[in-house]
Amino acid sequence: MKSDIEIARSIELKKIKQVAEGIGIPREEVENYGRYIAKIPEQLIDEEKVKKSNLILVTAITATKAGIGKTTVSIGLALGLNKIGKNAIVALREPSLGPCFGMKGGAAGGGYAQVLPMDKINLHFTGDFHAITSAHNMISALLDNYLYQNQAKGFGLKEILWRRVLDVNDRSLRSIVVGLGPKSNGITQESGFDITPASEIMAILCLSKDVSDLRRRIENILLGFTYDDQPFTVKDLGVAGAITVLLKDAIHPNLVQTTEGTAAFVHGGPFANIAHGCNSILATKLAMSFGDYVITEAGFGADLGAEKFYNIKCRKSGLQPRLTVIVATAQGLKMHGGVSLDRIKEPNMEGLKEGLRNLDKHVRNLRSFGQTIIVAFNKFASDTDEEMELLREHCEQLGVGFAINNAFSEGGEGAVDMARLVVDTIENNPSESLRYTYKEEDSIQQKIEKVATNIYGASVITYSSIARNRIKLIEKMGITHYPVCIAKTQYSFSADPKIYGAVNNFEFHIKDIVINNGAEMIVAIAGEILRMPGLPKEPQALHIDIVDGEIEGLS
Ligand SMILES: Nc1ncnc2c1ncn2[C@@H]1O[C@H](COP(=O)(O)OP(=O)(O)O)[C@@H](O)[C@H]1O
Ligand SMILES: O=COP(=O)(O)O
Ligand SMILES: [Mg+2]
Repeated sequence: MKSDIEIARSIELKKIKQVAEGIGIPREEVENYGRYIAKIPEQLIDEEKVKKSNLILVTAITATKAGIGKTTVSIGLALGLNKIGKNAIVALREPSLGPCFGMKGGAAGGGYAQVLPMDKINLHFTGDFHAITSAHNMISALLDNYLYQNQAKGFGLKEILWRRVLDVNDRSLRSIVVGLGPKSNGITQESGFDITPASEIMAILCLSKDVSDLRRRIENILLGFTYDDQPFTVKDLGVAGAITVLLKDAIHPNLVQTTEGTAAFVHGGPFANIAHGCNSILATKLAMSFGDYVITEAGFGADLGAEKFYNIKCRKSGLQPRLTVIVATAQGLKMHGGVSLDRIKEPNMEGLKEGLRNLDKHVRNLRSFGQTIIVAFNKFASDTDEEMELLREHCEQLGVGFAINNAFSEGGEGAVDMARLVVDTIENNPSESLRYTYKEEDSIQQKIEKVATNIYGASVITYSSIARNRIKLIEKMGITHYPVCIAKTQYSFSADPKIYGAVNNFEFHIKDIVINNGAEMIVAIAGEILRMPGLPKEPQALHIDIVDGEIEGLS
């Protein structure tokens, strides 16, 4: 089979204005970024149409290092729905250069279910990540300058909470010292970098309702505390307007196309292990203003992306998914059934059966949100009919829908059965109104504990002294009504990335708390999760090249 980029290059693209017109967006509203990419103004959102549109969340069983295929299945489902005559639009997150050149590769789907032009989308796209990185680090520079210029007046911060970001996996930047050398180099202090998908600016862009909401949130970003324990914010720096200017184009959602020329909105890119893992509310609502069916995905497994999609994104936007699709693969289930990673491509019915516990736990969790569920079996070439039949029978016993997704190798044709099941299920048995895991008025500990016990299966929640002190500051700031965003490994229900399967009754330790006062959410750091990933032994970068002017190796 051809590589992702060979398939992408073999497809003749429609001009993006044609794609826009095809879903009812007037040509004059389309702001071209080249022939095949555009930004669409969020002012075109029509809340009445949003209410009528069918929103479908695509999530997955607990992740494998290669990914389960959520983005690919999301695109495939959109292709399948269009194939059966429905007006379906997919709404995805933007890829990060970190994993693209690191472990996982790109995030534009795969095979015959991709968003295109995949090279531009995976690389610099419309510059949103660069704008977010610049906005974040401009705040860092303006804060350091403010402290440097006012130190003579005796002003300083007891604690600086604001770090820097870069859209690169680089363990060497996690903990650094700035201001080394002569005094003119600024105040010497510790700092560090997180990866751009973990930036609070990213979360703000994805949760903002419009530019004025964006500016308001930027103003509220908490940078640190003064010596008399007062919060020090971007508003105190007086630069919220300047930072908003840096983001004035990035706030507009991006429109591209799929491998079959249908519309796709790709906007915002928080990871779901270290951030809230959902594409922007604006892009989702734009898609829902022009599509009768909108398929969106939330990162990693349902314990991460889906939980945050419901408890944060939907709660804050009023969105109500009509259906949740959970993607499973034979390889992923065998991994969770204890089969060693080098053997998960081989037939192993016992291992598959054992791994069903992971799927069952996610299904139970999704039902706790009131979701109607379809299991999408993302078919890989190495899968056997016997494995598929076992999963089909198991889903019948669970009382959930089952469909095979073959869009990776067949495009929309390979997702027609799944599309028909989705349409039928939404018509006859749509999800109930969302039931959230916790109430806004719960305390921060109650929120963390409800997610950790009800979704992850923890029995004991412990907190470091730093985390306890941060919670006290949150209570003092009067922001305990914010939702929680738990940063946790994507490889396990627990905080231990080595415990696959469906572990229960474990201790769940909160090491730190990050107050996102602009994004209006509380990030609880569990276990040893790092918000600046490192590069693997064999980074994808080793396989990426340019030969005779053509990019190779992007996946
Ligand atoms: N059915 C499939 N067969 C082969 N490769 C696949 C299949 N589905 C996904 N992939 C590949 O697996 C990787 C992860 O897919 P992706 O959709 O990004 O997963 P996720 O969104 O869950 O991380 C991509 O390189 C993609 O091309
Ligand atoms: O945040 C993670 O997203 P994927 O699961 O799509 O890689
Ligand atoms: Mg994905």
